[in-house]
Amino acid sequence: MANVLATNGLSKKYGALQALDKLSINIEQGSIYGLLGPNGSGKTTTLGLVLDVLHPTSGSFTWFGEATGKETKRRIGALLETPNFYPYLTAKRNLQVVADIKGTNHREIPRVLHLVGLESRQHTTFKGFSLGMKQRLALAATLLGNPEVLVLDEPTNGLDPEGIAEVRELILRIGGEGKTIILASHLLDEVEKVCTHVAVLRSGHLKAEGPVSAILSAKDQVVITAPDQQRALTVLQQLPFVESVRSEKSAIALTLHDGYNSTDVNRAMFEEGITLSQLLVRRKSLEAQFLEIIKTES
Ligand SMILES: Nc1ncnc2c1ncn2[C@@H]1O[C@H](COP(=O)(O)OP(=O)(O)OP(=O)(O)O)[C@@H](O)[C@H]1O
Repeated sequence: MANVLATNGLSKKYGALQALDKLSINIEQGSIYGLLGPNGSGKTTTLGLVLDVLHPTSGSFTWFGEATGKETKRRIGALLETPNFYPYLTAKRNLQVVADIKGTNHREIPRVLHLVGLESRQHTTFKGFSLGMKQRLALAATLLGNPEVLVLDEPTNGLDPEGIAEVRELILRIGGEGKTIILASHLLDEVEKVCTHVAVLRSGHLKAEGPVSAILSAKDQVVITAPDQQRALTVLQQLPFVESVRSEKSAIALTLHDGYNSTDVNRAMFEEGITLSQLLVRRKSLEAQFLEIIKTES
């Protein structure tokens, strides 16, 4: 898959505050990539940097393998905050205004209205729209010019549950059309439901990155303790059915590939001459998994 965005040691300081610290990520074409982190973790700063709204303190990035220029910018649509539409103009008329500002053809308007599901409401004035419809219209405006990439900052912020569901469904639909979507969110379940890939940020540091299924899986963990923890760790790292191994204070936590369970661990360790002093299965919520990621010291 082609790389859409690559950042290389991207850093931003505001005075003494390190808002982003050496961020290196690669975003592949066709992915829905979530930047996930609590407030103040550096998500908006990251988007501002790659959209050329902010200047990095150090580091660099490329779009489509090139430095940003007029041509690359044309391929990117961004929605960083809810745009101001004219309340007394219809949806269609508002999009005409945006198209004129962007210099795109009015002929695109029916296509984007259809894509966001507002075709039947195109003659309704903006002020009569629900919050979800307003955000869908904002996405329609972003889609004018047919950008290959959409960059969205907290796209469901301030919406009611119905609006949230509408916008999430729309993001999935746009992603399904092959566009790459980069979205910042502080909502774990949003990223889990919508994104294919995730980068977890805390205090400007990248804590984890990869496919959502690998990073945010709420898989059960097998937790063991053994008299010789170091040797147990070495053996576990070599077992083919062990997916991940992490050393905790006085125990070792592991996840297993599908189809295996704690009995397999016990048997394999026994065969290596290791008798476990404790073996238990820890069922984790997604939230617990996430908190663990962001608490890990880097
Ligand atoms: N213009 C600025 N001047 C000084 N500090 C800033 C500025 N913009 C952001 N910050 C600080 O940088 C850190 C990262 O902020 P950023 O907005 O990137 O985080 P975020 O993850 O997007 O959080 P939020 O969702 O709250 O916006 C925060 O501590 C924030 O207070």
